[in-house]
Amino acid sequence: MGCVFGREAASAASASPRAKESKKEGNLVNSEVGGDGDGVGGDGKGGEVVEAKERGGGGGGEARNGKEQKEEGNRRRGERRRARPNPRLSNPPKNVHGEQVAAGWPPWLSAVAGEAIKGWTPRRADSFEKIDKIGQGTYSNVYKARDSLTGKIVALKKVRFDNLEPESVKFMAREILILRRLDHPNIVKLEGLVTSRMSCSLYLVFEYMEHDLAGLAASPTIKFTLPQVKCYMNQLLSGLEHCHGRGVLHRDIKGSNLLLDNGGILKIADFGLATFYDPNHKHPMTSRVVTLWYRAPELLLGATDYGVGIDLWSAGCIQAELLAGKPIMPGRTEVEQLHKIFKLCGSPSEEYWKKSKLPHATIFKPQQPYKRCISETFKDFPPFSLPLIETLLAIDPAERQTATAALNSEFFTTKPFACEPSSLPQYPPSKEMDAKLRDEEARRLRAAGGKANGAGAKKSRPRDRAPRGIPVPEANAELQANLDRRRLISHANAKSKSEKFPPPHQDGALGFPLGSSHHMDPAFDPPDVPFSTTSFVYQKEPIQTWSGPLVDPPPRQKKQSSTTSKPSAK
Ligand SMILES: Nc1ncnc2c1ncn2[C@@H]1O[C@H](COP(=O)(O)OP(=O)(O)OP(=O)(O)O)[C@@H](O)[C@H]1O
Repeated sequence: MGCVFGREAASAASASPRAKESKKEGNLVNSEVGGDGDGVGGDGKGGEVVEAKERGGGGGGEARNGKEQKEEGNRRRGERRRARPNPRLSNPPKNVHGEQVAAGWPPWLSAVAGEAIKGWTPRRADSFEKIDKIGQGTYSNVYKARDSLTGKIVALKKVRFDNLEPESVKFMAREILILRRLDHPNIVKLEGLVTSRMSCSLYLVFEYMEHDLAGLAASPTIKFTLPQVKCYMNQLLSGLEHCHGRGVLHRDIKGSNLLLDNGGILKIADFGLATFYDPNHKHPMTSRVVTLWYRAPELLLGATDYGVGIDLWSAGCIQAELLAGKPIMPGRTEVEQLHKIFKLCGSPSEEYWKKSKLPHATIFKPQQPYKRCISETFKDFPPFSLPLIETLLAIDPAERQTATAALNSEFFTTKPFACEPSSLPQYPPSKEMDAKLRDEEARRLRAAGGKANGAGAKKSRPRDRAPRGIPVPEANAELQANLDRRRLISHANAKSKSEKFPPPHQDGALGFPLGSSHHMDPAFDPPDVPFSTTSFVYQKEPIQTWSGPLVDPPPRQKKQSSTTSKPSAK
């Protein structure tokens, strides 16, 4: 995989054969940013890293993390001291750093993420014309833009940094490295990077995708057919098969990270939480990953030696969600999430409690075991969907199958078969963000109507409040980590004004702390919504989103740039 822009960096790195690089990447397994030997400017002895740390007042590996991850960071730092750093995983030597800067990379990026940018040349911001803001992540804003050189429409993901704090740069570097390792039709392709020597910001350039699965699923007018569900699941599992085969765990599979183009092609996106792993050389990883509704039980129970099963659990949640018409386990806290899992999938067997030795087992083990009731709950699901859901939602990850086995299951080999992606209907652009905006607007209108009509206004029942596809903010993966990162993010990007980048985004508050209580009360039984109905309250009126120039747009677009933004925290 290379840079589509065709210009290889005039660095020594570019001279290295790609095979050599892949071999090197093969050594990046088990990396967590801030961990040992992550190859993302980790703990190599390169002077650049030291220099960057001194400059940025560098935090430790736990800068992004909450207390739990801090402890993990301490543990791993201890291990790091024992382990001899692998020189092949260090940042490029000083001469390569110099060459990368000469090729147009900013020094702060080359210093910390030399490996991630190796062999590439940055694109200039003024070679893109920003069209619209299309998405907002925890640490990024995503824009639709036109590549002025090719005319192609692309998605620009602007990563927010705090004063170029090395830890947050390393996060982004890991995402880039992983994206460069992957090359599959069902995985979003990183086409290049936009920055410049004097810039303090970085944009990741992706092929543009019109929809995401959460947005489509939340649309009141869209009802998926069985061949369509099979088609999406087939593509999701094929993408996961590729990731897992390349030693990558995604760790945040959910509808809003499954992008769809107008040809019905599904691509896994957002590798911000992904990590390299090697099942033969297990290494502790953080359990604070995956958005709550899609988080596997072993993660909620504190596992740090998990594997591909965590992505397959999320895939099982998505399969059931697509067939049920709404999320199947929308927990609000970790405790509630685990309780929902136990109620549906049964609590772990005695044998599993014993063998797994999960850190939170003692506090979360229910006094009375819960019986598994997937088949009863989803009795109306089409034939052969249940056996696959049963295995993907196995409590014991060892019983969860691989993506390859799932692809060979009867769900896919029996009629009606998955349809061809190209035969799928063409939908108007829909993103999770659009659904959120529709939801917000609907709420605003209801509130306005309520005021106007006084007590006569109809109150929506909780069940009417769009139960699907839109994870509550506090359900976001690595919430504490993301909050920490947000705190780290200042307005350093303002320095890039000369490049006419959009103004730094005003971040809203993200939500509430996760799982303040870790005690599972067996008497606590949160109200569940039956799986038979789907009700949405989204308004269909188009809602204007913020639009402004990345470079000065032609006059017809200047009009749009006066509209105001309506951010929605993810
Ligand atoms: N290639 C793309 N084409 C179109 N839209 C995209 C593309 N990539 C991302 N988006 C939109 O932007 C949103 C945010 O992107 P992404 O999930 O990568 O950001 P993030 O900051 O990593 O988010 P998170 O908070 O989930 O970690 C997505 O949900 C999607 O709607």
